[in-house]
Amino acid sequence: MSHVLVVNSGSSSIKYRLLDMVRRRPGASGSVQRIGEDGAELVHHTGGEPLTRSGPFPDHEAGLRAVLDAFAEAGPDLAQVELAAVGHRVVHGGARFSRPVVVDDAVLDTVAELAPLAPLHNPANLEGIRVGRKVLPDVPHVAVFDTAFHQTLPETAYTYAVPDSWRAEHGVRRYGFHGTSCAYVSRRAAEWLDAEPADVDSIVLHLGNGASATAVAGGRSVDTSMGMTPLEGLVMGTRSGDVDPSVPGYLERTAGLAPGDVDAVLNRESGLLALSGANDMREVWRRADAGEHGAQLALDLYCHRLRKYIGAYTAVLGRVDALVFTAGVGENDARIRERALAGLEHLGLALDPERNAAVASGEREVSPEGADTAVLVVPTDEELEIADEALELTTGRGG
Ligand SMILES: Nc1ncnc2c1ncn2[C@@H]1O[C@H](COP(=O)(O)OP(=O)(O)O)[C@@H](O)[C@H]1O
Ligand SMILES: CC(=O)OP(=O)(O)O
Ligand SMILES: [Mg+2]
Repeated sequence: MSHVLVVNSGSSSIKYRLLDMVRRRPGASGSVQRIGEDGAELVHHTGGEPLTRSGPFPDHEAGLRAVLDAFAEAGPDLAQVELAAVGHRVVHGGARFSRPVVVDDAVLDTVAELAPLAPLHNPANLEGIRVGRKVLPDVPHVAVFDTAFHQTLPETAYTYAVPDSWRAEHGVRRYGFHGTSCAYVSRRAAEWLDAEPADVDSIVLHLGNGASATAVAGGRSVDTSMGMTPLEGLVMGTRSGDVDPSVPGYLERTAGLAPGDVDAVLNRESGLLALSGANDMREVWRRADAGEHGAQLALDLYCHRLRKYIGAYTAVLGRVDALVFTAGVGENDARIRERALAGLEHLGLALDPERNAAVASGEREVSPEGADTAVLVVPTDEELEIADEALELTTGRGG
């Protein structure tokens, strides 16, 4: 039982990776993009020339069956690799799940009940699990939750100051997301510092399509910017992050917008997209460099919000051993890192301009030698973390 297949099912894509947990390397990986749309495509990497297949892939089931066909055709042969588990990323696990679980019908029902709290994510995650169990029925399927790592939040960090009935009857509280990534990169940061996770306090900035900041004290999440849903906090690709909670009600009363519409706009048509016309950070930079004011404002706001959360979490932690940048923007965008830390020298935060600007892909330190707070770039690996957790749950053996 040496392999784990990890499935990250999004609204219109399936990303997957088969991991050899003994040699700790990917046996194959790939994605099916634009499921249900024209131009749907599967790309399957095994090390050599990738296998590509064009759709149509009308739904996730067709997509996942095409993935199995790709394994059969280009290898590795799933029948031969002794699959210990299939690990699935599930974004919202509510207060029910503080650890990964083997999926059964009751788990599926709970994930479905939580779907309104992660409307961009849970419905697709659920679909991935349903289809996965159908096409690979003899393997345990494990759900690994983005929220689980944040179940250590203290009551003061997870409570909103709202009536008891909302909290008790409707589960209104902060849950936090990107926990699988945070768990992985904060542990790697401790290793980088040659210390035990229990002895390290860090701030993790996960800057991808969704973006979040998390304060990690001694390996445990103690505050995080995303809230009851993955909408609160930082400015994101299409999500607003923090806005005055009165804005939706105001727009419903004065602009005649329906409640669901406001929510959809804040999730799907806000953030960088609303300000600059693009949600991809590389495109936002292109527009800003061409002199577009909206894109310049988007970048300013993005970095201003980051600086506010860094300041807040420095106050929460008291001492910060490491500030960690991760995910697509955090790992690759030196200019965002520079702007996010500009003016924070008095907090012990500084960058070494050469280290920061160096084009590199692995784990690295971008602060000057001997800085009070080590500023690190740690590429996240949610799939490896999911595989480790799934393997541990199903065989009692970590990777
Ligand atoms: N070289 C780069 N420079 C700046 N931004 C980048 C770079 N590469 C990727 N990104 C940005 O990373 C974001 C996607 O991050 P990623 O972690 O892949 O997201 P997710 O896993 O949430 O889909 C996009 O905004 C993309 O523009
Ligand atoms: C929870 C979340 O925002 O995830 P992602 O960044 O993958 O959208
Ligand atoms: Mg991501």
